[in-house]
Amino acid sequence: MINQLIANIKKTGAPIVVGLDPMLKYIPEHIQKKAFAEFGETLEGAAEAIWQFNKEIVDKTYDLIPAVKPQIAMYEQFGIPGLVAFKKTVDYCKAKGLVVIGDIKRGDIGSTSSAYAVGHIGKVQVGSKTYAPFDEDFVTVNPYLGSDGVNPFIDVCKEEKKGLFILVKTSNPSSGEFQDQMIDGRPLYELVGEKVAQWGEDCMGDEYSYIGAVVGATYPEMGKVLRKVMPKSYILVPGYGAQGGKGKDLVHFFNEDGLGAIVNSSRGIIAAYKQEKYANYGEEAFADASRAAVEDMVADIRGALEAR
Ligand SMILES: O=C(O)c1cc(=O)[nH]c(=O)n1[C@@H]1O[C@H](COP(=O)(O)O)[C@@H](O)[C@H]1O
Repeated sequence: MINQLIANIKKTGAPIVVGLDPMLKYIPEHIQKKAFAEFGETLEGAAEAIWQFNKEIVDKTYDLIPAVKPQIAMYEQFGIPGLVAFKKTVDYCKAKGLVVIGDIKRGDIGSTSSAYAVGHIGKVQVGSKTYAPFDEDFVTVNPYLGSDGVNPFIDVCKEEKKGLFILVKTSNPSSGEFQDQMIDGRPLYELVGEKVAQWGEDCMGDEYSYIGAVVGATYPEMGKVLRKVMPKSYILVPGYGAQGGKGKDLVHFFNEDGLGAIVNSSRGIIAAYKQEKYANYGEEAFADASRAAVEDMVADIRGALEAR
């Protein structure tokens, strides 16, 4: 899957991911009204609204982008109907040729991690039959339970040719509370980065490992160090746009080959129509505003890379 991700990035020239994090407050009135007319103000109604919203954004952007990252919490909050909308979104995006990064941030003791891995990127056995329940291409993993929490995900990746993005340094304001703690003179996130590089060594695709890392756009200096610590790991970089990250902050997340990083924006793309900059599109044309926001994001990042 890392090979397909890189092929998609090269084809589109866009090292970005659109984060499909559909909260109801971002969904235009006309979509909500239609869904509620059919299903009532129910969990099913909410799930229908987020599915229709996603579908329109994907239809308007898929030719410009290599990948999407649905954040499962935004679906799970609507219970079982929400999870059905998550799965429909995964399948739809894959059918459009997009790589799907399931943002599930799992990680637990070995047997439980194994079940998460099987459910999201692997196959589950039911009697004589096997099923791929969610079937994303990559998932995000929290490594802070240690190797026995991560290894089951790596095992499934090896079997299924899928991939991981492991949290190393997260974008949120209090990420330093634990992640920046010094251990023998080095910050914890750097030690975790080193471990990601080790895990990735025997999981190589053609150019990069399929064991990647997550490093927030909001910490560019740390990104610069981590790029060197994990030279063969792809870095998923969230925090662009709504959290303040800009193209010029991100150049050091990339290797000299122009590869090695993929930048996520969720609210900045899917709720672009709510920003003053794209207000002229109006609510009805929200997905056209998303397309314009994708074009602007790609131009911003490419411009910064070309200027370095
Ligand atoms: O793993 C992630 O994707 C992630 C890691 C991190 O450090 N920070 C972070 O914001 N994210 C996710 O990236 C998305 C960011 O959304 P926006 O701030 O709306 O672009 C959300 O889905 C977060 O859960």
